Amino acid sequence: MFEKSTWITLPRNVLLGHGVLADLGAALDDLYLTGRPLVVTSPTPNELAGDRVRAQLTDPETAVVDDASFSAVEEVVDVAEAVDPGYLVALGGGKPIDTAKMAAHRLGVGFVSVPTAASHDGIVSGRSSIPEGDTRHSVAADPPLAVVADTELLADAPWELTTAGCADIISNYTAVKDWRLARRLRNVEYSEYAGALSEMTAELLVASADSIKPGLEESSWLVAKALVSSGVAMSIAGSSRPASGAEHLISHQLDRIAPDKALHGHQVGVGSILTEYLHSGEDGEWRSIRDALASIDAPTTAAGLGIDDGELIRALTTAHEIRDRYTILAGGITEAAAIEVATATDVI
Ligand SMILES: NC(=O)C1=CN([C@@H]2O[C@H](COP(=O)(O)OP(=O)(O)OC[C@H]3O[C@@H](n4cnc5c(N)ncnc54)[C@H](O)[C@@H]3O)[C@@H](O)[C@H]2O)C=CC1
Ligand SMILES: O=C(CO)COP(=O)(O)O
Ligand SMILES: [Zn+2]
Repeated sequence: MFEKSTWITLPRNVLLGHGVLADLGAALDDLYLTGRPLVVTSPTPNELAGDRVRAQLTDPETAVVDDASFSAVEEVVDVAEAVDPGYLVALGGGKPIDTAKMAAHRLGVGFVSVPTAASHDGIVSGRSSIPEGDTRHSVAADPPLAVVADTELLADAPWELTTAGCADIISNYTAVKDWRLARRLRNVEYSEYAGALSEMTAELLVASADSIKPGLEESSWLVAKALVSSGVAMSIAGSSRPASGAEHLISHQLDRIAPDKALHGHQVGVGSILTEYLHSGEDGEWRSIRDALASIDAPTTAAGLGIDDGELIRALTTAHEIRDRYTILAGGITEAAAIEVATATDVI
């Protein structure tokens, strides 16, 4: 008897392009949302775009969070208790969007995603990436009801935020390799559609690398489209597997060992060079990944990330401990092996 089934939740409206922030109100009307809006943001995005967002909302309240954490989610829930919001508006980079995503899930309301940086592919995904102690949760939530990604706003953000978004997409190559490996060795559920979409997204982005240059709004357009596509792959999969493998485990560990030194996207990019080498050795695709990163100005070395070689090696040897996700790192690699891979790829 055939018993397979799937439930895919996707945003209803995706507004992407020049000046679409002005259409936020129309996008909300189209969703028939009721009740007060609660804007969840972090300090810089609030300063940059908070007023333009609030001007299109009826009687908005704002919660400013500094981080993506369970306590930040509680802060939002506390504000929500007084406001009783009908929906949330997530404004900013990956951290406030992840916080709002999880808070919306807790509160049982929808949210709308308004990214101020093309720095990560959580803009559309239905997961929140939240650290807790020695571990890092990929928490199931709902994807946004709508996404309003204004390329004018994204292009005004510091260039390194856009290159971080590119690197988060380039890391899909190794994430999908890890996912396939986990299917072969651990019988992990794998989606051909989500895997293919994730890989294709990375390929299309790399093929456009020549057009991804600072000061060009078209760069934000190309990167934001890829971020949406990668987020859809995660929604199809019902997990972050299409976009998060061992390179992400290394990055999550770096967040603990060397906090706030580099952007998420840049860390996963460097992680991807290392894990591609582990997958396929000297003759594999690690040079292509490194060159793709370099071509869009993303770091390719520990020094480029602003972290010490020792910190990088510690992250590489302990990354497998952070989450129960089978990857090329399996039960861990030795310090000697870590030094060899990092040296062979010129990461240290
Ligand atoms: N849930 C998911 O599927 C995913 C979640 N993530 C998570 O997202 C986070 C990384 O995202 P980021 O955006 O790098 O973090 P972030 O939200 O901390 O933003 C990075 C920095 O950029 C600043 N910023 C944002 N927009 C700006 C603008 N227009 N102008 C000037 N500065 C601006 C912020 O104030 C912050 O200092 C990590 O926590 C990561 O785990 C990343 C990918 C996928
Ligand atoms: O960053 C992600 C995809 O780019 C997802 O993060 P997790 O590794 O926490 O699932
Ligand atoms: Zn990521």
